[in-house]
Amino acid sequence: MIAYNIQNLRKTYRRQTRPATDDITFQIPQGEIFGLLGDNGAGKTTLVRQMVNLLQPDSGRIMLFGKDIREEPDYVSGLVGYMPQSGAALNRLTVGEAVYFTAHLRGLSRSAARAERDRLLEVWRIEQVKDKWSGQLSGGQRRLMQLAVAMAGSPPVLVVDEPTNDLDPVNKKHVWDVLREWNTSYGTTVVLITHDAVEAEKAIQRVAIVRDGRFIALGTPAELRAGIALQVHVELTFAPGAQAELPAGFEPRQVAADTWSISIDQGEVPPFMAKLDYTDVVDIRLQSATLEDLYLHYVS
Ligand SMILES: Nc1ncnc2c1ncn2[C@@H]1O[C@H](COP(=O)(O)OP(=O)(O)OP(=O)(O)O)[C@@H](O)[C@H]1O
Repeated sequence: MIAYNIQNLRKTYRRQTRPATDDITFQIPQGEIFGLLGDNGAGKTTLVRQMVNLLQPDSGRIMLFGKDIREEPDYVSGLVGYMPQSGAALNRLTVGEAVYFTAHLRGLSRSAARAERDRLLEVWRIEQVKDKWSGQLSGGQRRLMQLAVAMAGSPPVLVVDEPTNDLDPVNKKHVWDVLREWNTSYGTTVVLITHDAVEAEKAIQRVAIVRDGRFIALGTPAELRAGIALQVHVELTFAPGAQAELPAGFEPRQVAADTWSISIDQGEVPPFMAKLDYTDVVDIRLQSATLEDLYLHYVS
């Protein structure tokens, strides 16, 4: 089943000459974690705001589970939990109320909505701010509350705009873990925007790289990697204090006291390994291009 089927989407803001989304066509199957990467101003937020029916395209069509999202005003809000990049809309509610009312509006009975609220505050570890006004939260607590609100009532689709912004490293990791867990346990389709390519790689199944309102690459990280000759990173760790003996003709970078990193073309890996003196080598790590390398390749 296709969750989103998007055809020829175009949007130019008023008084702008360049389109913010420029003839975008793609599909997202149900149950996929789909990532949008791109530089600032590329058009990612414009695209997802159209996908959640908060912004009207100039032309093109957005089908959600086979139905045009413009046909019924409440169609998207019943199926999609949206977390905007920023938003003050919930300021007049407490954290608990925001989650409870959203769950109730998405069809849960009062008692089920109360249970859902308690479950989500626990998932996002924000039980201690349940009775605070959302306008009084720290940036990170606010982000966690917004995630809880987006997930209230377990909508089949989540659209989250920079979910890890404002979060400390522990909570950042927690966000990726929860999104993956939701996707695995409930088959939730997740569409996310992120600048956190290193962490996103662990969760994202397919990615689009956006530039100037267009997709300049679309596929699984493995497919994108196969399309370009990117380098392999070889990391070598030597015994403490040992003299690092590296084959001539390569340009190693020292990344820690006894650790050196070399970036080489894939074809050069076997000759490099053959020439290497292993006497003092205690660890070798090979890593193919990361999502971040791919992103940098495409946008630069
Ligand atoms: N309300 C608006 N009116 C006019 N132009 C806008 C408006 N919102 C966005 N834009 C422009 O549209 C383009 C795309 O913006 P958008 O917010 O979609 O980018 P983005 O990829 O989400 O960027 P970021 O990573 O910085 O959040 C930018 O050039 C931006 O200046």
